[in-house]
Amino acid sequence: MKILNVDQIRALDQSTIEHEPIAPINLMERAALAFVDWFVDHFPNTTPVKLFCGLGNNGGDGLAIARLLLEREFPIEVYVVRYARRESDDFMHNHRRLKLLTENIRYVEVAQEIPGLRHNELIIDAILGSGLSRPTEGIVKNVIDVINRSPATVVAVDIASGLYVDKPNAPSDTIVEPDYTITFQLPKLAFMLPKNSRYVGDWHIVDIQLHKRYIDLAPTPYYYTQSRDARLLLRKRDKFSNKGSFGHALLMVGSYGKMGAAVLATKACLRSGVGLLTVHVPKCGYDILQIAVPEAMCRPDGNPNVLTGTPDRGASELGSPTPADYAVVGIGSGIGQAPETLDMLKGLLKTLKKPMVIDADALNLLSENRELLKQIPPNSILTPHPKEFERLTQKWDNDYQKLDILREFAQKYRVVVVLKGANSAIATPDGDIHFNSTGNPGLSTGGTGDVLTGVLTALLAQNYDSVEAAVLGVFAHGLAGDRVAAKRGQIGMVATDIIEALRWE
Ligand SMILES: NC(=O)C1=CN([C@@H]2O[C@H](COP(=O)(O)OP(=O)(O)OC[C@H]3O[C@@H](n4cnc5c(N)ncnc54)[C@H](O)[C@@H]3O)[C@@H](O)[C@H]2O)[C@@H](O)CC1
Ligand SMILES: [K+]
Repeated sequence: MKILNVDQIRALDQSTIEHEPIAPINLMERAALAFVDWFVDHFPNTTPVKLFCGLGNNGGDGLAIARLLLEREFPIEVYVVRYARRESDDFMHNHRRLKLLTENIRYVEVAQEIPGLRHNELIIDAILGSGLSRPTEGIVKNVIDVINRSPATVVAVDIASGLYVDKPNAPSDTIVEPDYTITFQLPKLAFMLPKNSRYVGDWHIVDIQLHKRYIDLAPTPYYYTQSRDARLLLRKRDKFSNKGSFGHALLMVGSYGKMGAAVLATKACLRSGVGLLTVHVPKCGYDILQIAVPEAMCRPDGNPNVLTGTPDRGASELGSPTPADYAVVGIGSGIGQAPETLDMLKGLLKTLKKPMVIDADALNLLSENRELLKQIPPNSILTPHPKEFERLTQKWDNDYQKLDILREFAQKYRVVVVLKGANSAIATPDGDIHFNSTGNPGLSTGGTGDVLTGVLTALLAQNYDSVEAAVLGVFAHGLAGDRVAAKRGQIGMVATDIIEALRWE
């Protein structure tokens, strides 16, 4: 699903009006109805509602919503925040219609006119929407402060008042902090960014049938991966396939004391459809890996504790191929940062041409030796968490700048970067960014990153293109986390649960 910028959202509105065609006031009615459909599904009509609206079209939506909720017998009070002298045409139209139903419309121009808010009430925020053009001030700011201090449940129409759709707010800005945001048609870029989470709450999209062709043709670097997008990427297995059809992957993982990371990556790789898997571990990890994961072949390193890349003598007599002979190499989970391991990484980067998966300590080694970055095989997938990415690049002032740094890095080195976190952001060598929709805070626990490395390595081995592998793998990994959360909750979740919950059909 695409994420459009604020100018495109406005143009999409116009395009719908012209091409459907539909009168603007009827489009507003459709938006209000979609909001109300969601609302009545979630709250009983015995709940007292206080609705705050502004004077533009977000306020117009609010007035239409108020009328529709009155018709559904919600006890509702409407407060028009009169911050200016001019109302939009559709606001005026809905104002006249609402007045026919109720006299209960109040105007708030000064702080004394702001009503008290109680915990058992619902607040609907329709003060400002995507038309926000400057920080909130005066009476708007006063009302927002009261809403944010109140214990009531807050539902924002389209976007929280005071939050920009696609550009950074100043830390001093006053913005509604809703429990829910019900947004029209498309997700907004602001919703994807970690620092905005309190200005978004639990958000849902409602379909208001805006012009599909406009959306299809609109250029954008931003995408949001939902279940149907992921399903389109997933390939079915051919009836006549064999284990050779799904690639032979090599994982280079583990060190003394960190063999758990190696086992997790290995198991996840096997649970993600790889044909064959060889795991290169330091000699101390040989028994551990062979016992923990009998499905994997094991190539012990000559070094007892860390990876050097040189197979143990016995293993080399097996005639094992070199890393370049495998369909893909996944490296990083639990490898530590020993000088020998750095030398191994340098050697790999010199010889490997196919995309690799690079994670954890392999990324930390790269950030200590940035001159190696340009040697990463094109279309490799890097999976840093924000701290690792900061070490690879620089500090950022806000989440929008972080996205710019992310995009520039992926383009410069021609790699796919999975920046992990809520709504993991996947940057492609072409400059696109795909935000993931699955996952939950239960995933913030040791080992889940190793699981992702295994998943991505398996997908590359099966010949998925790197962007597809990253988008699909991150989605499936998060979805597995959501399954675990539904079954046993977020807090008790461990990485092994994620592996067990992976599903590919
Ligand atoms: N664009 C679309 O696709 C649709 C938009 N609709 C609604 O229309 C909204 C956008 O409406 P508008 O463009 O009228 O904009 P708003 O209702 O967000 O804002 C109204 C006006 O307030 C002024 N303003 C901006 N920042 C302000 C501030 N900080 N303090 C005081 N005044 C400020 C601006 O002049 C702006 O035009 C959407 O959020 C949505 O609720 C829906 O009705 C249907 C579809
Ligand atoms: K709003």
